[in-house]
Amino acid sequence: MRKATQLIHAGRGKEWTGSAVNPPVVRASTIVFDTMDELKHATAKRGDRVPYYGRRGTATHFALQEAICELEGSAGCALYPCGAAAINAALLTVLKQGDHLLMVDTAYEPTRAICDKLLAGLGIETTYYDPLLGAAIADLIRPNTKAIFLESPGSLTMEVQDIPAIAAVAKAQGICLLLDNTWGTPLLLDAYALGIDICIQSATKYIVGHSDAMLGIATANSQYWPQLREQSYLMGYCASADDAYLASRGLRTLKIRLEQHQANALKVANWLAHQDWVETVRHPALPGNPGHDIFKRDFTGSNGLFSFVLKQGDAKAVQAFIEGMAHFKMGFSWGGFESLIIPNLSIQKLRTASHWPYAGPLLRLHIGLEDPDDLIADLAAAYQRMQ
Ligand SMILES: Cc1ncc(COP(=O)(O)O)c(CNNC(=O)CNC(=O)c2ccccc2[N+](=O)[O-])c1O
Repeated sequence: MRKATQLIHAGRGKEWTGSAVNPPVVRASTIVFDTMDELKHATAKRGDRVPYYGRRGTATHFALQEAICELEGSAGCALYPCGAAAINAALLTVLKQGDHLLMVDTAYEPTRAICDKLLAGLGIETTYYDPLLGAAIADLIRPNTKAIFLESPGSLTMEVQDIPAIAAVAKAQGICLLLDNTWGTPLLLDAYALGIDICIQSATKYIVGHSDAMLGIATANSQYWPQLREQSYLMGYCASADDAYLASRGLRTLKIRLEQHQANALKVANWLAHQDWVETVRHPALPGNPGHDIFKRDFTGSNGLFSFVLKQGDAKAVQAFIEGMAHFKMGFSWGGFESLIIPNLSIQKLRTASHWPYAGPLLRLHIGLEDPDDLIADLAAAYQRMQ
């Protein structure tokens, strides 16, 4: 079955939906049983597609989990209150005191905080590595290295990583490979085909697609799924049925939304690339983006998130650029229908293992579903405000 059809059918079997088209929103803490056999069966299944207790999920959660596994080809899917929770649950699934983690230098800032504060406090050491390292990552591996974490493309500066090259090194040494695939979603990148063991997504972004729910997803292959499931349960992670429902609903339009985000973003990115006040555009689909050839090899498309760097501009100039925009709002997050802009004037401060070559301010854009010509006009007017 092709992805477009899978997105329409996945997680909508009658066992979840009954006679409706969509799975219902089943909100529950207590699940009640009429017979000892029912109770024993549910206990034995421990919430694996059988209602047992709220924390283990209801038909609403099971429908989404089944859909994600079908789309990714993963062995199991755990749900979390947000993407950051999925990241720390996945890391703590494979890391314990005394272990060593290789973390990509371009990881989302709160991921870095999880490493530097949460993991460090548990006696887990992190080494950051250059996102453009491929097989050479082997030089950073220590006897106690248990996990390599990727985020590709980097959600701020868009470097694309060579997953298969790193996977070959990791597999040879029994090291777990984790990927934050929030940008790719199961639609644009086949994580497990490329050698990933545990795949994490902030469903808050494109999966939900409407900026109205917080939800994290982590899946694993058959080797790591039992551990991920147990770790997630022991940490007490669960998600609301309402948010799980919104994610299932988001899946049905994911393909057409991503296609429109892609088309709009490429038009805006190509326009920016021709402005003399732009130093560079960081968009994986643009030639010259770090890892662009890998993007063409591994991804089936792009979306609305990319960044660009101004040739010049201090904090005051950036403020003039951003304040007064008609369509772009400042906001932490991305993946909804709306266009967003967020500045960062100190990228190098976020890097400890790679060099950021630009002095000008970076502006990350999420290109929404507005008419791209309106968005271009908004950016052109913003530049005029800087003069
Ligand atoms: C690649 C990737 N992976 C995981 C998450 C976390 O997902 P969640 O927001 O559902 O927890 C995200 C969330 N993305 N959010 C943003 O990019 C918005 N910026 C932030 O969240 C941010 C950035 C720097 C410092 C602090 C924050 N913050 O708002 O916590 C992500 O981009």
